[in-house]
This record gives sequence, C-alpha cells and structure tokens, in this order.
Amino acid sequence: MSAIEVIDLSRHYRLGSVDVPALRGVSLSIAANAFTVLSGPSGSGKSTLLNLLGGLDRPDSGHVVVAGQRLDTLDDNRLSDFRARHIGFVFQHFNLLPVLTARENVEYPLLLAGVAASERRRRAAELLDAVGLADRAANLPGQLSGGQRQRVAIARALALRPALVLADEPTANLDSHTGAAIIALMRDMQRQYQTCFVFSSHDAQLLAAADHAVLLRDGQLQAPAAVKEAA
Ligand SMILES: Nc1ncnc2c1ncn2[C@@H]1O[C@H](COP(=O)(O)OP(=O)(O)OP(=O)(O)O)[C@@H](O)[C@H]1O
Repeated sequence: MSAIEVIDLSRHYRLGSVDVPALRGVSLSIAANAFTVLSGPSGSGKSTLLNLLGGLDRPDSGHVVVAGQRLDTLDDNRLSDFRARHIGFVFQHFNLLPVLTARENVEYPLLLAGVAASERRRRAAELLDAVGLADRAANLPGQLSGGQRQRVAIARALALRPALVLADEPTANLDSHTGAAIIALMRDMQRQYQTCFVFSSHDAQLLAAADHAVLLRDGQLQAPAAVKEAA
C-alpha cells in the first residue's frame, strides 16, 4: 500500500531570465508504514521534492496524492489545514519555538488542532517519554543539546499521529554519534506509530537504515531501489 503517489511532477525556478529545472517529470510511489530516504547529490532536487510532498510548495505540472488526497485540488487554506492534520515536519535546524518548553512545543500542534488541555498534556508526556526526554519536559530549547532538540521536534511531528512525517536533512546539524541515535529513534518511532517517514539526506547512516531509497540526479529519478524489505 502506498502513502504517497507522485505523478509526473515538475518544478522550475526562475532566476532572472534563467530557468532552473529543479524537478523534471518525477513519478513514484512511496510505501505506507515504511522508512524512505530521498538521496542524491547537492542540487539534485531532494528539498524541492520534499517540499512538494508536504504541500509547502506547488508544482508547475503533475500532482501529488497524500493519504488519498490530491494536494492540487486544495486551495491554500484547505492545504494548510490538511498539512496540519496529516503531515508532521522535522527540519535540519529543529525549528522549535524558543520561548516554549519542550512539553509546550510538543503540545503546540495539538493546541492549534483544538485538542483539550488534559489530552494535550497526556499525549505530550507520552511522546516525550517515547523519545527519552520525560525528564526534560520543562526545559526550553536553549537548555537542550542539538540531539535533544531534534528529539523534541520528532515528538512534535508525531503529536497529531500524522499519516506522514517528512524530514529535511534531520541529522545534518548533529555529530555522527548523535545522528546515529536520532536515526535509531526515528526508525523506532516509525515502527511504533506505524507512520510513513520520508527523509532527504546525504547521510550514509540514514541510507543504511532505510527500507527504500529514492535516488535523484539533476531533478530526475534514478532507479528507485528497495534497500531491503520493509519490516
Ligand atoms: N528558491 C530557488 N530559486 C532558484 N533556484 C532554486 C531554488 N531552490 C532550489 N533551486 C535550484 O533547484 C535545484 C534543486 O535544488 P534542491 O534544493 O531541491 O536540491 P537538493 O538536492 O535538496 O540540494 P542540497 O542537497 O544541496 O540541499 C538546484 O539547482 C537549486 O539551485
């Protein structure tokens, strides 16, 4: 079963009079309940594709279907609502709100979704426990290490139990030891929460941990290889 269908997707950027083709006619299926890595050299189109999968950007042609919903049929408000409810994001720079504690950061998407306070507290506590940070719930992001911040970001991404979690270079700002721990945690969370995880990365450790690798070069798909059978 696939969580995402990508159909003949193209995205060009204009730099003055120069046309930069970032993605050229990409079609693929991404499996549900699996760990998929988008890989390829710098400039190959990984972030562009990830942004289109997450509805953060719109293609010039082609379309994306996430959890059965064609994103191109949604206007900006409905797309933003769909994103909030069905897609969790993890960023290279963590993007936590600096004035909120770890617990409040995890609760934030639940607050926006109108979840009652007692349920927000319960779910944030469960998730912080799952990422090994139960004792750091009251800390601000500035009082946490890079690896701990990324753990909070992963807990936040899972708060609304999304169909899909997208992560753009989630280990790029971490040392290799911390990066390996974050990869193991994401793998664990993917299994525990039965979610589709998609990452962009140059990180060989992340590629080795993946069920599927999507290889891009010059905005086009290379052979999509099954790294190993999905667990
Ligand atoms: N906002 C933009 N304006 C113009 N060109 C852009 C823009 N964003 C990306 N590009 C170009 O589109 C192409 C694909 O970029 P993209 O960021 O998707 O690649 P990437 O594989 O994620 O690279 P990296 O691994 O370095 O992050 C590149 O040629 C890049 O220069």
